[in-house]
Amino acid sequence: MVSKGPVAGAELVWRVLNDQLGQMAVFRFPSASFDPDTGVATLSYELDGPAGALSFTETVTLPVPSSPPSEARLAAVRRVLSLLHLVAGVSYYKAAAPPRIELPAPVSDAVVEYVTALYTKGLAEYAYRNDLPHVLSLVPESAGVAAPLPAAPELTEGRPLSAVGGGKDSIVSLETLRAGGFDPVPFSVNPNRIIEAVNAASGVPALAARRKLDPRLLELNASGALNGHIPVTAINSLIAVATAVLHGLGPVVMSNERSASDPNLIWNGHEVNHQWSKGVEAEGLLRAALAAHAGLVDPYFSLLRTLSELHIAKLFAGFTGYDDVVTSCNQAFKLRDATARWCGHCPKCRFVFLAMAPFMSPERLANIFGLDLFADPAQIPGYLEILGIDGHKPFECVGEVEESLVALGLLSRQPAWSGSPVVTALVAAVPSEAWSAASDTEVFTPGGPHFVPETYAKLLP
Ligand SMILES: CC(=O)N[C@H]1[C@@H](OP(=O)(O)OP(=O)(O)OC[C@H]2O[C@@H](n3ccc(=O)[nH]c3=O)[C@H](O)[C@@H]2O)O[C@H](CO)[C@@H](O)[C@@H]1O[C@H](C)C(=O)N[C@@H](C)C(=O)N[C@@H](CCC(=O)O)C(=O)O
Ligand SMILES: Nc1ncnc2c1ncn2[C@@H]1O[C@H](COP(=O)(O)OP(=O)(O)OP(=O)(O)O)[C@@H](O)[C@H]1O
Repeated sequence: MVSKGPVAGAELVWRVLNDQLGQMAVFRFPSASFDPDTGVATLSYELDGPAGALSFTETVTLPVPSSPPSEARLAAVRRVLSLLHLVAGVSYYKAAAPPRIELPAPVSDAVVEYVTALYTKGLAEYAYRNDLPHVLSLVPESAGVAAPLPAAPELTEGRPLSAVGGGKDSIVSLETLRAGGFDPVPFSVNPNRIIEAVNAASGVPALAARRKLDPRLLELNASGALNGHIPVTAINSLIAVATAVLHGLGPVVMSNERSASDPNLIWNGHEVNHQWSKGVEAEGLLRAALAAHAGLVDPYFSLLRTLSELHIAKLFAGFTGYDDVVTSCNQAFKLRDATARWCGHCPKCRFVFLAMAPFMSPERLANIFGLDLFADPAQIPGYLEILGIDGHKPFECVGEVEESLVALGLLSRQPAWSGSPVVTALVAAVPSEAWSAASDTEVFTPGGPHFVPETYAKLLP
């Protein structure tokens, strides 16, 4: 009989080694609670199967507002957190990938649609890398259909909450909101020293929430359980929305660019997009779920949705106060063994360096990165991938091939950059027909579907 209580490391290893996780049949959401006095939301999960269950508990601590929320506002916060409960389950589901997911309570069609997309499209990279095709077709079992709530526009009418990830995108949003007189409140989940440095550079007092994963998950990882990429932006987004509603703030403003909606590849007939929960489809489904489940009106949108990564990099170059702190490298955001800032040898570092270079001097960019990637021929193979010449688009938050080609074209015409070893080699490697497919106009013209409200849309070029 498998214990459900605290499990010693050795027994856990035994379980995994005996493939108990491989026998898991269903993933459940036993309970969720929120204590407004402490701000602590407690979210529980369960993997269950013939060889016994494994339970997990995650805690999310929201910043407590100086004055208590109204009953209506607190009820809305609880509704948002019940949606977060479903969404944050991806971290624990992925340890075993059982064929069934049982939702805990009746929810609206919009919530079922969002959660289904999150566990299939949001986990597509995880499924691809672990060869788990059944994940692409998961159908969460609803416990009945709930009617959508009436709209409550008053719940999202305050100052915008600007999500800060420490990278160039969210800095552009924060500064654009400030310049437009929107008086944004910066917000981060588990802010590390990079995010704290960005907030310090902005000079704007920020709000923060804390997430604590169940340590049992890390033990399972260490013992060889299934693991992989998750749609973490969905989790951060819902924590941000809950914080905004709790504090009487306005919409959550994200900084997800146009290319976040584009897939990396097709597998088993399904799109695999590393950034699915940053894409416009995910944004629309989440907005619809928040409207139906909590009555929220325009609670969440990406201000930069119509812009390319290259356009955002060009806008970032106009803000010089963040050079010593901006960091987009994911290696810097690990819970353990994080790098100080830019690792300098991952697809995101390579792409961001390429995207910023056309709008900065080599000296300024080398100061931001701490090194000149274009002086190192070892970077060439990685750049050939980003330029679409080798392999598929990396599983990282990088722009489209067209954007990279346009950036390289700009550099080839700039004396400050054109003579660098990497730029010279890359220009020579790009097939002549590829250049014609790269349109500067297209890359620098805002476009595509978005959810930016009229009052905010005037902020952008
Ligand atoms: C920072 C990072 O890239 N982490 C990914 C990495 O995790 P690793 O094991 O190297 O270290 P930790 O990040 O410390 O995580 C330890 C384990 O904890 C689990 N976990 C962590 C956070 C969470 O929210 N849920 C979790 O289950 C996980 O099992 C970790 O192993 O590799 C992992 C395995 O592939 C990834 O799961 C970690 O991804 C993090 C959740 C993360 O923060 N990733 C972002 C950098 C990320 O992927 N950003 C995307 C956004 C995509 C989206 O649609 O939201 C992007 O930059 O485009
Ligand atoms: N820890 C976090 N807390 C709250 N929001 C976050 C956090 N990390 C990222 N985000 C937000 O999630 C979205 C995607 O994150 P991402 O890392 O791609 O953006 P970024 O760090 O702002 O910029 P860059 O793309 O240059 O890294 C952005 O809107 C970002 O603001």
